[in-house]
Amino acid sequence: MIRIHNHKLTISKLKMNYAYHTTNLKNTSIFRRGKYCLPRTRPQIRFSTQCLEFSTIPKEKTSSLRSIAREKEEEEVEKKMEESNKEMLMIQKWLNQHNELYTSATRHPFTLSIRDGSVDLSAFKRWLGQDYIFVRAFVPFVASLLLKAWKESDDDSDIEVILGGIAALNDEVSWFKREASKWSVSLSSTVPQKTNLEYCRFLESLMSPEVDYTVAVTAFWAIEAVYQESYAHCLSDGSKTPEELKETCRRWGNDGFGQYCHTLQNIANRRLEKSPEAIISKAEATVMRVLEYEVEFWNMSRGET
Ligand SMILES: Cc1ncc(CN)c(N)n1
Repeated sequence: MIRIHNHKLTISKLKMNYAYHTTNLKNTSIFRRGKYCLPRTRPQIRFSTQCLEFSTIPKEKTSSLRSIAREKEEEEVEKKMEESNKEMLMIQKWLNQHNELYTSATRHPFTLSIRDGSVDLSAFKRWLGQDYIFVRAFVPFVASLLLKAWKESDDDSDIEVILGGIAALNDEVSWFKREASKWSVSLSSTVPQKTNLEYCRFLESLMSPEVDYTVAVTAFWAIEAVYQESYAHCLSDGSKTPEELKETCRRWGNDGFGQYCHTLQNIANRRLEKSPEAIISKAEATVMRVLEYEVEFWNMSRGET
């Protein structure tokens, strides 16, 4: 005996009913499965207390039913993704949405060539000279961010984090000078290239008091995060980074710098969560622009622009 929705049925009763309806079953998939097999999924069996009735669906209809089921399944997956998206923090959401651009910046052929040891040393020297110029323009940007944090932040600890960033940049400037002398790169005679000038001009635009603290701190996170991800990758398992370039990679790829970037990301996410849609959109567009500039900066280092 089988029990379907509390209706007790004997197998023989089902067989009888089935046999009775076989003439109407010729065009259905159940017919092909054998005379006495019980219907599985395709035929619908309606049971009522009064009568027991097989209702079959013509074969051509099963495929449209299948596509309806598939659509429903897809809708449910989409709904679940939307729900988990709502829980996801803003930056993670953007990184998922713009993964291709983010990967172009953090897995660029320039840093990949450092990782696999094939790097052209003249490209590395070009990068060194140009990045020194960039970092000098980066300092006033971070100083302007400190001012914004002091005026606008809802959390006092932001100021300490940014101040720590400025202190690290002070070390970085000294490091560039030492490294440049090690590689015989003359910093005083290095001329900023067009791409670098444009990126520095972009930084300058972000220093304006018109630019919201949330937008600026999110840009700051993105700028630091690209270097952290790129150089950490040059040190991760399987890398063949030449010994003489490892110190450069450690400068941004070390765990402490990773933790610092994570803190910046938390600040940015906290601010974004409380921001109106207009600010969120501006911050997103700014991050995309930063990623594009970072890609162009690596391209320039390879001598492509
Ligand atoms: C171009 C660029 N982007 C980011 C960083 C990391 N401060 C840097 N030094 N230079």
